Amino acid sequence: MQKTPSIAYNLSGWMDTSPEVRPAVNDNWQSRRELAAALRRLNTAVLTRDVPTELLQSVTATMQAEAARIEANEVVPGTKAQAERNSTQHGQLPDIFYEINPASGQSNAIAPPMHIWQTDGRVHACVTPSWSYEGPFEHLHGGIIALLFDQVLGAGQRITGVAGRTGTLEIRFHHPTLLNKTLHLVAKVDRVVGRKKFMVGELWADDVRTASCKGVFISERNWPDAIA
Ligand SMILES: CCCCCCCC/C=C\CCCCCCCC(=O)SCCNC(=O)CCNC(=O)[C@H](O)C(C)(C)COP(=O)(O)OP(=O)(O)OC[C@H]1O[C@@H](n2cnc3c(N)ncnc32)[C@H](O)[C@@H]1OP(=O)(O)O
Repeated sequence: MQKTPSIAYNLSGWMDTSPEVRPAVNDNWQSRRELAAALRRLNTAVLTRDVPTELLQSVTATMQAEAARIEANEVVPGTKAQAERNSTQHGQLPDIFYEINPASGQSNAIAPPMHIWQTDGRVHACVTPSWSYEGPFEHLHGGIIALLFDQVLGAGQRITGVAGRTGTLEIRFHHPTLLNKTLHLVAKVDRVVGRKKFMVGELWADDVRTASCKGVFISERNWPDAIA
């Protein structure tokens, strides 16, 4: 028996076709973007400043109170629940994916955020990871590189017309990747075999290819509508 999704899983329009970040769909999402940017700034500042203990304690008290003010509102957890609300405030599924994904979500403070767009049968992305993403001294954490590749290759699957979950990611780290520098990623479909989409991608810092990735993405057996 086929699953019957209660929401439209058509993600067309999810991905940009230009290097410009699109405007937020409404004031609520614009405000979420601004709050996420402030949270990123705070996190990076705390990690990179010699802060007196009293100031840390004071800011913690303020932030706990602010978190409680947000938590006092109705709970709508995750992309699926938000899309099912189908409200003007939350927007449609593509808008929600765009805003809250942990790699590229403009409104997710965890996201660096990376910007992704599709053109000429390839997916491109740019991102400027801050000190918050440090792994080895002054360089980007390898797990964050894996996150970026998963998202870019995962987004690139939509070129095939159907999405799927990550089965395998194989990353080769060629050179250390500097922080606080605009990085570029590019990905394309290598081949499609049955439900398997074989994707390839590269991470570039200026003219140095610092990492490359091969990924296998597998679409579900009985999905009624192509999720693309
Ligand atoms: C359809 C839903 C899509 C939702 C998302 C759409 C949103 C798109 C929107 C916006 C873009 C956002 C981009 C997001 C990017 C991030 C994506 C992630 O992070 S996903 C989370 C991490 N991944 C998991 O949690 C998977 C966990 N694993 C599984 O669920 C299964 O193991 C799965 C689906 C990977 C395979 O399960 P089976 O039951 O369908 O596979 P079998 O029928 O056994 O095999 C089919 C073929 O695939 C090969 N295969 C199976 N598993 C493989 C694997 N892990 N790696 C490589 N090949 C595998 C097999 O050998 C077989 O090949 P042969 O047909 O015989 O040639």
